[in-house]
Amino acid sequence: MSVYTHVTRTQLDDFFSHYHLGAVISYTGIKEGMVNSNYFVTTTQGEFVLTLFEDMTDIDVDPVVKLLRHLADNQLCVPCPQHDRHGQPLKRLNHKTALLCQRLVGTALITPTLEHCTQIGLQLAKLHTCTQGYLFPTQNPNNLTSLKRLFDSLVPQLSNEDKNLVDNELAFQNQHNIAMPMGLIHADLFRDNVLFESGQFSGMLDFYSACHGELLFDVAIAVNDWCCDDGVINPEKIAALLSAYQCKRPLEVVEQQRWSVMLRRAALRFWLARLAHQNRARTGELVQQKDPLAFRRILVQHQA
Ligand SMILES: Nc1ncnc2c1ncn2[C@@H]1O[C@H](COP(=O)(O)OP(=O)(O)OP(=O)(O)O)[C@@H](O)[C@H]1O
Ligand SMILES: N[C@@H](CCO)C(=O)O
Repeated sequence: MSVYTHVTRTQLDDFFSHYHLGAVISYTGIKEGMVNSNYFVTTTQGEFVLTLFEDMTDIDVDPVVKLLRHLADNQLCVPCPQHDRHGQPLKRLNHKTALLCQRLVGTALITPTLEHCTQIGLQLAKLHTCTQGYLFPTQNPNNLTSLKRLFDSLVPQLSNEDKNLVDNELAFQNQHNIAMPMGLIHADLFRDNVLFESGQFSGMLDFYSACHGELLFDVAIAVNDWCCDDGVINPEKIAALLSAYQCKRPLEVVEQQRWSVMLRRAALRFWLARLAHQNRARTGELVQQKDPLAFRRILVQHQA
């Protein structure tokens, strides 16, 4: 997260008066993340995370709230949405849709080990298996048509070399675009969306990109972030994550055949998305940008 929307102490006191969660003791903006504004809030009854959605409306967030409940019911460590005195999870604050969740223990890792990658493979497989048959209303917005559209919007700022690279990659992706096993995907399982406490997985966060999509795309997104050391792919970590994943959900033959295609697609998606995010740079108190070129380098390694 970042903090784009400022919340005053008075606003927060008023906001919490609509819940049975105690009185606010302190609060602080969270600098991690890029999309929404987030605050840690300590009250007399516990620790919470307040999210103000910068672009999403109640209609967009509501399915995520329901999903979080489903996952919590299935023993996944995810933040539990809190309800106000009338049983409503979503409220308005500073003209934004606002959600309060319980704060989970643990911190995000900067340098994951093989063991951490193993745990991520297992947790991702748990997510995919416990949502089999779960109907999530949003289709994956990052299909090849939207990637092409995004690319077209970025063309003016790309070098000829990068234009060719993306053009060729899109052509490659189109040639290998066949039906794959689908389901609920997190779609953003980066290191900063997972917590570990004393070496053990303690929480999966940020389901705001969740959608119905190709399960293998989700695995590829996670691998590109968890299994690269300073931008260099670590095959041992990939093997650890994949083998743990397959203990719970073995890949189908069609997925095994398309593995490198998906790794490339996931890298392309985040390279382009980070470029677009830079263009839309908003002002705020704590604003985080991530390096688009990191994913260009990952894409080129997967192509080799
Ligand atoms: N329930 C929670 N418990 C503990 N920490 C949390 C919780 N929710 C969020 N955080 C912290 O806030 C950070 C940012 O949250 P999140 O990733 O949801 O924000 P975002 O703006 O949607 O980010 P992104 O750019 O990844 O989409 C996390 O990395 C984590 O450190
Ligand atoms: N996790 C994404 C940002 C949110 O989609 C990235 O690192 O580019």
